Amino acid sequence: MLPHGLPIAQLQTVRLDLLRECNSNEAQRLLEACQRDGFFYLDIRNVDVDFTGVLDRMYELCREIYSLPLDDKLLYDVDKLSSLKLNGYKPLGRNFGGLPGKKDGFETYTIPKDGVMGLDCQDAFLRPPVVDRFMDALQDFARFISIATTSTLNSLSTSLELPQEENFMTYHRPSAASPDIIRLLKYHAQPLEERGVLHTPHTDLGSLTFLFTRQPGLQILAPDSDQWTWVEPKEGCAIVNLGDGMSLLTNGFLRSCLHRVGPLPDEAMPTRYSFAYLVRAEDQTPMTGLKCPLFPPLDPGKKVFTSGEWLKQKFQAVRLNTRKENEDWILTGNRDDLPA
Ligand SMILES: O=C(O)CCC(=O)C(=O)O
Ligand SMILES: [Fe+2]
Repeated sequence: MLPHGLPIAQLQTVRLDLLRECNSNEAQRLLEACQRDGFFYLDIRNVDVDFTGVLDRMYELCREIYSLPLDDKLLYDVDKLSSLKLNGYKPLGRNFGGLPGKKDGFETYTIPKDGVMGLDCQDAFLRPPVVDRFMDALQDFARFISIATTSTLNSLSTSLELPQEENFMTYHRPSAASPDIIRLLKYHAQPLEERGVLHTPHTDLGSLTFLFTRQPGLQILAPDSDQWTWVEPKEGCAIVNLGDGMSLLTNGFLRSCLHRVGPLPDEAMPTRYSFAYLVRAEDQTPMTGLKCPLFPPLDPGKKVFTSGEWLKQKFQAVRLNTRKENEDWILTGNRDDLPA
């Protein structure tokens, strides 16, 4: 529980079971959350698949991976294994962040969906033996998120009356190869006197992020707000946010939302684990507004990137050593007036 007196993000809770039944009130609340906040809780209880055991296994996997010796993890360095950073380990401090030296304060381990699900001949992806021991859980996790993604994107496509032949699902087909990833995170503890934001404020680059954590620390800056608010973890719910992908596919009608992770006021940052499934559009998707009279027109001079190109750009801006000055808009989706 977050301590009393902190500003808490007032997010909608959307029920997955009702979305799957095409309940119109639930669909409407989802649409509003995506237009206003770019963040919502997805209540994943009451669906016919029991998901709690899978989440417990995923938390176990996080702990086991991060307890490997550093040299073992570095054998799978993400910057060496894959140009799109779809597989492998990022050590502490390699990204731009809010700690001394402009460094980040977290490790990540990324696992590719195509590898886990055996798509695009990726099943032999390089990985430490511990990943194999959890392969069943990873597959169940990916399958469950695919159900949640399909329900969410179908519901939004219907609410926005997108044409059947080109809606959000056209570019997020459940059994197609895609740059989706599962990302395990470990934030490192900091002493009270060295408080700082471990994670630079950013919007996610893909379409939807399904985040799981049992510990506080996540803050959001809602699109029309100038105050950071804290996101309270809720048992039985995924914290879902829209990335730049959904904003680009709707010319900004749906919002991606800035977020970051840091210590609670007056407290030292504890070790914190989270994991997320990042849904991204298939590589060749043109990242521009789909056909919908509600979406604002696109500035005709604006270059349209494919999803693959967009991923590459954002990664360069994240890394401390490839980041160029004045590239913060890529991280923050154009907001440069960030409050402390
Ligand atoms: O750990 C968290 O709460 C947030 C993680 C996050 O923002 C990300 O992985 O993009
Ligand atoms: Fe994020």
